[in-house]
Amino acid sequence: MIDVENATFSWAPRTAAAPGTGVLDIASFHLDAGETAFLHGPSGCGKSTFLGLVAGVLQAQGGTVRVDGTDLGSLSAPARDRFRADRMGVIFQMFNLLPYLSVLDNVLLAVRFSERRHAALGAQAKDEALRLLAHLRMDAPELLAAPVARLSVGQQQRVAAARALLGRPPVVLADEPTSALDEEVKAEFIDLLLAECAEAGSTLLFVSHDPRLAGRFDRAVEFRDLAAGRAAA
Ligand SMILES: Nc1ncnc2c1ncn2[C@@H]1O[C@H](COP(=O)(O)OP(=O)(O)OP(=O)(O)O)[C@@H](O)[C@H]1O
Repeated sequence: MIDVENATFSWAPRTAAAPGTGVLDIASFHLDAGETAFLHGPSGCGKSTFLGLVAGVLQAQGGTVRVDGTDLGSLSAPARDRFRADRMGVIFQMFNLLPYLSVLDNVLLAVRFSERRHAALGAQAKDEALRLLAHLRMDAPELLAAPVARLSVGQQQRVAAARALLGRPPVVLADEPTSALDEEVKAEFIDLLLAECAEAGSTLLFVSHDPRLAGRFDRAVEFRDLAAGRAAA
């Protein structure tokens, strides 16, 4: 479902005075359909950049990144955006929520931007969004109607998760989605994420600094082991 071969990416310097140092060189990374992986490594090693390549938000400068059989490098930027909206649920650090829209409307964006998800859910979209939000303790009426700009970071993480899962995309990418959640909500969040992915047969790539979560996934991958010259995952 996710196949990365010899993928390279380097950031342009942020400024001459403070250059970006990130250079990514991934020899090989594969995740099968339905497989779940926990990706970890020290801060700044390139995990978010790698997720950006798999999501098609960034484009590899060399090598290939294939998702669900499609070479993302062969798609234009708008086509990559459509592909992502249709086939991937992403929970990124910046959330990409629309601040002036309510919680419910932000979750429903997933079907608004994807014909595939819209077709999958039809008239059930709102009920399904409410079901996911209820599991994440985000279904109180005053929360549902609140503009997301007024929510805490942890609440915004949960809205982003509900949006990512709506319509059961084949691939779910999560970048430190539990960093702002308390222990109880974190456990419920992981339970929901894994249960939804298992039921939908979704492939899950999950980045976190919390080693206690690693055992919940089919496999744990150390980021530096993906680098060219190291063992393939
Ligand atoms: N927008 C950007 N412009 C320039 N350099 C960047 C940019 N984003 C990240 N980098 C650089 O790329 C490298 C990898 O960053 P990345 O955010 O992928 O690491 P990470 O492993 O996800 O870190 P963390 O665990 O702290 O989130 C770092 O050296 C960082 O400075």
